[in-house]
Amino acid sequence: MASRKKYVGGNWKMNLNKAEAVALAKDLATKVDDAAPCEVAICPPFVYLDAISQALCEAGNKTIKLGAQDFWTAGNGAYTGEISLDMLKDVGVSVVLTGHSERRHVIGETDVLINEKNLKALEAGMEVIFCIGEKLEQREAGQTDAINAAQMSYGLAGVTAEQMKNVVVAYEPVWAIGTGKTATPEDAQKAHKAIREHLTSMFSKEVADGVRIQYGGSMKPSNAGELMGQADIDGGLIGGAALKADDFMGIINAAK
Ligand SMILES: O=C[C@H](O)COP(=O)(O)O
Repeated sequence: MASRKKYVGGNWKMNLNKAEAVALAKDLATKVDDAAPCEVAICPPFVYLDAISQALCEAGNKTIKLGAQDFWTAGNGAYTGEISLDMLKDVGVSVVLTGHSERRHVIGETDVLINEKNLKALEAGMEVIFCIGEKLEQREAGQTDAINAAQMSYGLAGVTAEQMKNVVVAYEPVWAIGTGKTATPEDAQKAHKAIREHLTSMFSKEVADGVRIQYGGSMKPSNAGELMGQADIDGGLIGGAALKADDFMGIINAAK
């Protein structure tokens, strides 16, 4: 079996004020060191990225990658309200989230736009954490694997095998996000295994075996170890529990 370094990401969503966000980043920078058992990224709100980038630098951070929760696909220009990949790079961002269920189902992003975002971000040399996952009614209808497969087929269309080295897939069952309900480790593993099989059919076994597949949805220190202990669960994408340094560190430390 391929050996994949585990990867824990913190998606801060639209939370915290500036002082809280910078303090959390500084706190994490002192706690996450080169000996961290996994790769780590944090994705703060846009308006705090620059300050957090500076704070991480001042704290001597070498381990935590800075991520953005979204971006626009065009180069700089007349796109009122949007943020370009160049702007993100300029403030030290090297990771972007795409396809998050809140952007799919609350903001209304389509598979076509998500595919464009994946292609543009990869062309720009960003690492992409590409989120997929089924809604509750789809799960109850037995469609989990088909929904995940469709979201991958659309979202990763045109992505090359070489570019897949910069893609992390985050499986986030929508019904588990922010609800306190977590997929059982067995159910999550089943979905992750099917995701890897679909990646094999889209690319190759070699490519699929190298892709980290994070689980997201109410992951916390108390369930992280068992979830990440499954063969195809290579880390987590964390929402609520990423907002407190101790909880986030508990998850990082469970990624052995
Ligand atoms: O991006 C993170 C996920 O949506 C998980 O959020 P959560 O840990 O609050 O359930």
